[in-house]
Amino acid sequence: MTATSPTAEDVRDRLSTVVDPDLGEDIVSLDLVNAVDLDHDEEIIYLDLTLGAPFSPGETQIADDTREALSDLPYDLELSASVDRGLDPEDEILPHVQNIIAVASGKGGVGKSTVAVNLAAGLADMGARVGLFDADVYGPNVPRMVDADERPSATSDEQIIPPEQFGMKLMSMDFLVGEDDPVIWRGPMVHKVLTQLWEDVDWGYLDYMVVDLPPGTGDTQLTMLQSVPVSGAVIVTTPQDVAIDDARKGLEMFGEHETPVLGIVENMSSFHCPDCGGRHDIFGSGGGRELADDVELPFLGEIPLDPSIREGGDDGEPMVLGEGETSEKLREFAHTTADMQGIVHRRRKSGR
Ligand SMILES: Nc1ncnc2c1ncn2[C@@H]1O[C@H](COP(=O)(O)OP(=O)(O)OP(=O)(O)O)[C@@H](O)[C@H]1O
Repeated sequence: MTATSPTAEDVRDRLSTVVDPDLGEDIVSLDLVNAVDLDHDEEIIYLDLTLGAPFSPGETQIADDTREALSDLPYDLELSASVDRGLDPEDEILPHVQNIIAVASGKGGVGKSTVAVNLAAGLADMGARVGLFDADVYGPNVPRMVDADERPSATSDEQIIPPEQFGMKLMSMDFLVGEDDPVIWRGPMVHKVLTQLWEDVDWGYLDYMVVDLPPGTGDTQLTMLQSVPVSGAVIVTTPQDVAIDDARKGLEMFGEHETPVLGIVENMSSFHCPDCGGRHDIFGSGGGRELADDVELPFLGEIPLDPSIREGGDDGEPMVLGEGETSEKLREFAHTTADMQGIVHRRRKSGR
């Protein structure tokens, strides 16, 4: 250490100029600085921040601003991120999965699987390591939506290796039972199979696991909420009143299990007619945003009713990866959702 070597105090002073773009205060006041260590021999600053949503725009900005704020110091920066999830590592089923985002709807057919697939593909496209778990035991359709014809394989120690598509690791009940085999599931069976799928699949390290839940508030949802630490739920609705009412019930279920809800997304918002160029609100409009306002939750976006979404779903290319307005809306939704997951973690740490 020399007279010009920086101190931890110098680092903290500079960090107090870095403002969290979502919480609106600096990261030191928000208590997001977990540790500052200086290695004077190697001239490295080791800095650990409470950032938990990799590749989210908000956290990427915080990391960039942090690098900028420390750039006048003569040491290199080693930046790491960690979130205390309040869980004992021994008790965790999925210790290497950072975020588990459950996509839920109160009502069937509102486009929950479509939203789950596009969210997962959108996060993977941002650069994140992603798993997509189709827990819709009653109607698993994710493999078709992402054109997965490869099946899982098994290792010698009986771990299941999930196939990958569009940079996502996939698991679905459909791989195990086949889309055409009708399976009658009773509650305990659902519990057993789902628990096994969590534990026996070799997911590796994941930034996000997106789970497509079956519609409603039944056994699968309960099993999920009881057995894995869901870090955030996304509620899908259409603008119709009945769908909105059912979305409320879904919200209540998450509330009872103290699961953070990241927000509400409205699917099939309006139809942009390719022939007449007009906009038609087939299922009404604005219901999702009104619900979000009413229950004081973030609104995650509006996804238009667009025939190419169904075609994409049928051909296996998630629309979020394409060009055009609907693809852009889906990307915005994926960004906003990732941001909300980060905000949930940072709020918990900062108490804001
Ligand atoms: N925004 C949209 N525009 C056009 N078609 C859509 C849109 N969203 C979903 N769809 C289509 O509607 C159908 C139902 O969607 P999806 O399977 O995602 O719904 P779900 O809520 O998961 O259904 P389930 O209750 O069966 O699980 C699919 O054919 C899908 O391609």
